[in-house]
Amino acid sequence: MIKVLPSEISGTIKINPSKSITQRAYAIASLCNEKSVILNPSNSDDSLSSLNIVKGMGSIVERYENSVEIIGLKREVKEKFNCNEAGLCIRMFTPILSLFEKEIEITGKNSLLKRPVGMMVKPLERLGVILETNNGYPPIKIKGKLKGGYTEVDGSITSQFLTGLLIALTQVEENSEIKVKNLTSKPYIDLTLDLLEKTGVTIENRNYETFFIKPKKLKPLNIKVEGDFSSACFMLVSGAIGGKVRVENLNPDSKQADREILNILLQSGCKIKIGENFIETEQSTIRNFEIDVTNCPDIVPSIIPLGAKGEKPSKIYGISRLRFKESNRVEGLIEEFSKIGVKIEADENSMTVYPSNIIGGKADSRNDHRLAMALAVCGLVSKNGVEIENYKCVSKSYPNFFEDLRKLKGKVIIEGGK
Ligand SMILES: O=C(O)C1=C[C@@H](OP(=O)(O)O)[C@@H](O)[C@H](O)C1
Ligand SMILES: C=C(OP(=O)(O)O)C(=O)O
Repeated sequence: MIKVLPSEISGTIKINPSKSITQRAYAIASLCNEKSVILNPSNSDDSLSSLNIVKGMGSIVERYENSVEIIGLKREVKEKFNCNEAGLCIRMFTPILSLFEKEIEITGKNSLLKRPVGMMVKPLERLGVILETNNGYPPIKIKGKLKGGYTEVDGSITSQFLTGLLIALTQVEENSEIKVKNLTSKPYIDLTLDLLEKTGVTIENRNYETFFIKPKKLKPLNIKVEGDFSSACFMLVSGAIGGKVRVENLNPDSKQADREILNILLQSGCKIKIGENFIETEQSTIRNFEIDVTNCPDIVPSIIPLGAKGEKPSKIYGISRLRFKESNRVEGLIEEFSKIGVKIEADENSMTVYPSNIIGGKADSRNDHRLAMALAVCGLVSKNGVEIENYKCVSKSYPNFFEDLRKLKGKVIIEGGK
């Protein structure tokens, strides 16, 4: 158990690197037989899970203090892979592992075993791959080998499979065309296309509805991973409601989906300063906001404390998919945040966050990293502090979250610890 006490926060932190960019970089590097160098990679659990898959595919991987080097040799591929709890990892690597002519099992643990993967079956079947799932959930048995051609993808639950398919189809012999219906989380596809572009691959994207891919030998990837906007959201909101915070290592022009936080903060009337490599927020009177999160679902837990401190109710649209993340985030946000005095209501696809008196108390993260971090931010501006059960899950995306909170003078007490 950890407790976050009411605190006036101030200071500067360097935000941790993006796990979305890191995992894509590892996947792409694993398909290139020259040395790729990835600087400032994320050390989150999810990123490490993806690196493990790459090792299992036979790539040579060298880890240094602040970089990872990968030579993707595709020598001996293992038969069993485990993605732990990383959704991107299982949905991105399934099409990539289909490139091998071998029977492979890919699975995960805990929450990942309850996350849908059935949307990959039909589109891969059209491209010569047989997938067997556990009624639409992991484990997945893959019988390759992937070939190019025409296929159709349903993007209404996740964009992550499309990311993997786009990457994998650069490594077959034939040209490919993918028709995509109802694509959600579109900026994440831009991240994929951007990274592929850096290896010399240009994929034609017609309005996120049709993608044309031509096979190509990839050039090695040499990148420095950007700071993570999804992590930064929690700290920027903390500054806006509870003190003054500067978050460094952020690219204000980033293509990351959760850069949307800037619009939400501006809409809410927050004081924001944007520099070349940092963003700063300062305690402000919060109005309210209205936002559609179809393309940036991860932002939702981080903006709950902002809505709760608003003068009027805030509205969040496009939330239906939050039910398929590490926890059912719709249910978790309503039930756990009500325990500390935050009132939230939801219907099938929208949510209202009411101005609330955040008294504090005890709540459970349900092992969802973003719920744990949002509860912590509420603790800072609560009357009595917030005790968070199952707080260690923050390592899924932001392993040093509580250390950073302390650096910002947040009062954090670990039960039985320091
Ligand atoms: O591609 C990615 O890096 C991600 C895409 C999003 O998933 P969906 O496409 O399932 O919305 C997001 O929620 C996830 O945390 C990371
Ligand atoms: C949903 C998330 O990640 P993933 O889907 O990769 O598990 C997340 O980080 O909030």
